[in-house]
Amino acid sequence: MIYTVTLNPSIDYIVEVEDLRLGDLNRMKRDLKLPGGKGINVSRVLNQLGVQNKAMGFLGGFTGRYIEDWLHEESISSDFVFVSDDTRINIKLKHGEETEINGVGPVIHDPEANTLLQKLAALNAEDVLILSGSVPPSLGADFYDKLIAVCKQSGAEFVIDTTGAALQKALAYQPLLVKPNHHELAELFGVTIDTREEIITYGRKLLDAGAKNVLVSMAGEGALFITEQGVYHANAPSGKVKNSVGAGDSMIAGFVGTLSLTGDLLEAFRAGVASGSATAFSDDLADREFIEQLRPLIQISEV
Ligand SMILES: Nc1ncnc2c1ncn2[C@@H]1O[C@H](COP(=O)(O)OP(=O)(O)O)[C@@H](O)[C@H]1O
Ligand SMILES: O=P(O)(O)OC[C@H]1O[C@](O)(COP(=O)(O)O)[C@@H](O)[C@@H]1O
Repeated sequence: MIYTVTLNPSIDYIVEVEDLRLGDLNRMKRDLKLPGGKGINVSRVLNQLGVQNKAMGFLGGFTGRYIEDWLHEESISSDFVFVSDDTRINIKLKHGEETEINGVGPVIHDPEANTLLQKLAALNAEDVLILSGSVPPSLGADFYDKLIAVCKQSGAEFVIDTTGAALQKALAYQPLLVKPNHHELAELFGVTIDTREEIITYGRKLLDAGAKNVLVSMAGEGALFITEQGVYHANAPSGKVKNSVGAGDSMIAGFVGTLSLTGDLLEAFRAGVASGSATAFSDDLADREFIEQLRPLIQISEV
């Protein structure tokens, strides 16, 4: 079974304005509220792909209930710890460009944090745990270390999609997959990255540090897949970008879901890119039909 953990879910409030004027009254052209947070997005796309999974993490208040109801409507199994503070609302402003303002997240108290750790102690070696997104500051910067320790004890595999020191520290525990985008990869090493060769050089360092598979996503430029077996590039199909929020999460869902169904790394890579692009070309996350439509358009070549 695949479990996703979202420590800091959100309602993504997507707001479109014609022309943003700071310091002035702006009227919305369109707005949309979606459940968000990286693991929740992964769960929703896994569900589209017909891959059974359970969404876990922390939810709170009216915003938390909104997300739980949405998942229930989509028949996604969930087991969140409820906290007293409200789940955050992240603003995704579309004004020709995409500007994001993400909230800090609720305060999580120690007993609530321990409840999540206890729930995860029931994992077993057949399971995959997907750890995604930022950590609410009240949990402490080492909370992913605690989750990874519980996961390792159970023999389950884990995937981690986060940034900075938390990602760096996780590598030694041999995650099944890490998926930085090329900006996050550069930030991790404190460098600027301009070429595909440089992405491969730094991506390999993640492999050397312990990751079993490394996906580096490059938005409209597709992605690089760096693994012991070789280095591969996949194109992103062309299309009209509607809302790229969640494209990276969709890629993780496509990859992990397809790997769990087929055991084939390159098919997993192809499905990951198709799922990411299908989300970028949709208002909400990708649906199954669109992912299947894009899948044959993804060409993979060995670099
Ligand atoms: N503009 C785009 N055109 C086509 N595909 C896209 C676009 N933006 C994202 N994607 C797809 O989604 C994947 C992940 O997107 P990316 O923006 O790199 O991740 P993240 O959301 O983590 O920053 C890309 O590898 C690509 O397949
Ligand atoms: O936990 P963080 O880093 O604040 O990110 C949360 C945000 O990331 C998202 O999951 C989207 O992530 P991606 O675009 O990287 O796939 C949003 O739904 C959410 O608002």
